[in-house]
Amino acid sequence: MSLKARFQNAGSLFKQLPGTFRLFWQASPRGAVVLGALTLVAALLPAAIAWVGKLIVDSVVAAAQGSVEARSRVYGLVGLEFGLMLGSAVVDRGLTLTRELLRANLGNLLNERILQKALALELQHFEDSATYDKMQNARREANSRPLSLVTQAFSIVRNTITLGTFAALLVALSPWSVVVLVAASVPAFIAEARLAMAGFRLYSWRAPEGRKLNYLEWILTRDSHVKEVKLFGLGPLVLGRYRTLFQKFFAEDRALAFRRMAWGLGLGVLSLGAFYGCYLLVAGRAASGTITVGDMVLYLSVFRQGQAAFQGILTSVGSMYEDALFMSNLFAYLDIPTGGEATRVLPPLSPPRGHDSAIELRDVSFRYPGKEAWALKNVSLTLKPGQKLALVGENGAGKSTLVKLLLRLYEPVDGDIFYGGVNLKDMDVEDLRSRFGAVFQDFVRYQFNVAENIGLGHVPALEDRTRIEKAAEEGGASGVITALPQQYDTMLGGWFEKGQELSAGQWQKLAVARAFMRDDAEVLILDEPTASIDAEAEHALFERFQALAADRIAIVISHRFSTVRMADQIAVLHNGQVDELGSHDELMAKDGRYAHLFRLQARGYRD
Ligand SMILES: Nc1ncnc2c1ncn2[C@@H]1O[C@H](COP(=O)(O)OP(=O)(O)OP(=O)(O)O)[C@@H](O)[C@H]1O
Repeated sequence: MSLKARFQNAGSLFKQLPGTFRLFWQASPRGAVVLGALTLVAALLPAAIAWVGKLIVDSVVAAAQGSVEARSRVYGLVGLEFGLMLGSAVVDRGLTLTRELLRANLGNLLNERILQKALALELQHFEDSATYDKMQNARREANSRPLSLVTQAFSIVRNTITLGTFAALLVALSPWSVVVLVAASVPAFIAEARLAMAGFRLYSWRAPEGRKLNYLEWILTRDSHVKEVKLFGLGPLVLGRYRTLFQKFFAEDRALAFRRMAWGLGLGVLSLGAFYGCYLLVAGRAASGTITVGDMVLYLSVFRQGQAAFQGILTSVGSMYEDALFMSNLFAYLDIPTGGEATRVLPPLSPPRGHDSAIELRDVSFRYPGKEAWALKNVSLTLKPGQKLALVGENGAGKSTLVKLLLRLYEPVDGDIFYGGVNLKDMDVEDLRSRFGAVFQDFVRYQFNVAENIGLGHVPALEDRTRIEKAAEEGGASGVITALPQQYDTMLGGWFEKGQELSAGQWQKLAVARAFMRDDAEVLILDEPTASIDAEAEHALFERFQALAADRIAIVISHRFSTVRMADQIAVLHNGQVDELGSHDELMAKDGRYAHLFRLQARGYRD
């Protein structure tokens, strides 16, 4: 991005205000009204207090000169000022309380929107790093940034009103001093706004490097990384990179802080000079009796507080840049279009359930969004009801991609997939997915108890212990479970207290059992389900699998040929294309890629 574009980008960030205020209003209309009303009162009080202060001084001077009436007025006025100060303290507390309550409301509303959006996103969004970053950033600061933006905006309004009332008081006293003081403040305002913008640009420029810093920190503090960090001695290297980045950040921050200091000092001297010039004028007029001593005191207090209000506005402008950057990221995330899973026809078509349905891929090609290379190219395959298909091929051949297309986690770029004669695009995705049972290569280790780890495969049966035990039996997990201290009630994983850690193979057995929870599934998909399971367990699993999946379609991805050979049909994928297709015997007879790979592995076992 060019400098100019960045500048415009930063300027346009203030466009986030209306959207933020809308959210704020939705979070709590009553809170918004209370905050607005309290802000208005808080904005008007300082001028009233300063004015009463002036009246007190004038009355004291008059009383000292012998006026009895003035003496009694002094008491009344001091009482009034006390009342106003009390009011001011109450309003300030009220503002803090309202903000605290709004923080909870607004944070909650936003977190829920962020999570709802996450549910609506498709797999491609999660696999796209830019979108993923947006979501993580949105989550990280949802509790603080929006409220801060609103608070700063209110604070600018409050300080501007206060300044306006002060100016009105001063105009009556000396119109020229108002002009001089405003003129002396303008350079400070411009300089601060520019420096805040520079700070903001620095912040947004280095956002990617900031993420790198977080990542380095993450490597050194995660349980999942500690073995490699220790074995490869990565500590000094990672820490060194962390330090270098940090020092770069620090150098930039320091330079900006010095610039801020120099400008602040220079312009501060200018406005101080203007102030004392006007002070001289006002003091001279008070000495000559043109204005009262109370007027002079009013001038002093209004000006000092006016400076604080002005400084408050500058600070708010600075932090609003950062808050608005966050909001633009949040709105961009919430606006990601997610219509990809909608059906083409209404009502969606649905092949009869509980019926064996054939699956057909017709000339399917696919490449990942933003990628040049084809992950699948002109793939045609037919799976008859009850058939077992094994997908084999080297890493990156396209096996998992094919499964993603079947589950409509992605759409083919060319060609079509049919389920029971219906184009997948015309089916409701939830209907489609509910017909599949699957164990993915990167299955999830839920940090819940054993029963839940299995029951999650079919949420309506989460409490059905008999069905869970049956699934555990079918998935080959019951042996593992019996050995656990509280069997099905054992908490798993290392995240929470009393969690029991399992071996990779034991976790995998639970994942298989989870897939078996869907006993009405019409298709079973096992994406390398045996990678961590020992040979004996694998054999047992497949025998059970053959029996259980007898009348269903099953798709198995495996690198173990002892497993693969059991399938009715084997598809050898190579560079996204079906290189060979047939039964084990047919492919062995063909003596091509499959036969070569099979013999290679068999020799490995024999040696
Ligand atoms: N999310 C993704 N975004 C972009 N490209 C991807 C993505 N996932 C996979 N690919 C690419 O698509 C191709 C096919 O990958 P796929 O995961 O289907 O291979 P696979 O046959 O399952 O491999 P493995 O045996 O290693 O699991 C690879 O070239 C890979 O780099």
